[in-house]
Amino acid sequence: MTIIDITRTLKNGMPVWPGDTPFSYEISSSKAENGSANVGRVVMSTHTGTHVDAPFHFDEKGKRIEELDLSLYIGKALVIEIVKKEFITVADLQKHDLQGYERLLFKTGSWPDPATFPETYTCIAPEAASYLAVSGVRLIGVESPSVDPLNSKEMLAHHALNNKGIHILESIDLHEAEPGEYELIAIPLKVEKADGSPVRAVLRKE
Ligand SMILES: Nc1ccccc1C(=O)C[C@H](N)C(=O)O
Ligand SMILES: [Zn+2]
Ligand SMILES: [Zn+2]
Repeated sequence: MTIIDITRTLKNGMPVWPGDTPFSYEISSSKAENGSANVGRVVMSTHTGTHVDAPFHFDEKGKRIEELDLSLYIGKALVIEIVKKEFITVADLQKHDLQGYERLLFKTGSWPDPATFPETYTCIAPEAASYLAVSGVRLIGVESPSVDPLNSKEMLAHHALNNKGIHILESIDLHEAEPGEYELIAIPLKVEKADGSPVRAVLRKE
């Protein structure tokens, strides 16, 4: 059994969405000081590193993170490669056999340098949402920091996907994963009412 870690490393100084909370991990009380244990403190945005969006992120009435069905985040997944695209369209999807896959991960190579936030990245065309839904997809995962462009206020792909019941996993790192079938495990933290959550995302292969 091989495990491929598709999670970005959370570390001080890592790139975050422009203007968002910087990531910080520090020891808030050390064993040297308190005589018993090192205790850390993490300060971060819910959208830093590899994370899932709750629909509440972009929809005031949307589901919160602890309300999401965990079965979305555990199970058979297909990795497909689509490179050098501004938007992934229906035509791109039609080149692949998606039948039988509730989870679909896009290997786009669109965030190659983990140390810098990408200026451009591959997004999902809003029109692709219905095609994905008809194919039976319930979760998509992208290497990009978002399924919509950086400057998007309307977040059209987020809404189109949500309207079709498709959930979103962002900022995965598939550089070690060849296209093909895997088991995905990427479970959000149980944070009450949250709009998103970091996950530890892995692919398992027999
Ligand atoms: N931090 C933000 C601040 C303002 C607007 C968007 C973000 C995002 O993080 C976008 C995100 N990763 C997304 O789910 O598309
Ligand atoms: Zn997000
Ligand atoms: Zn998002």
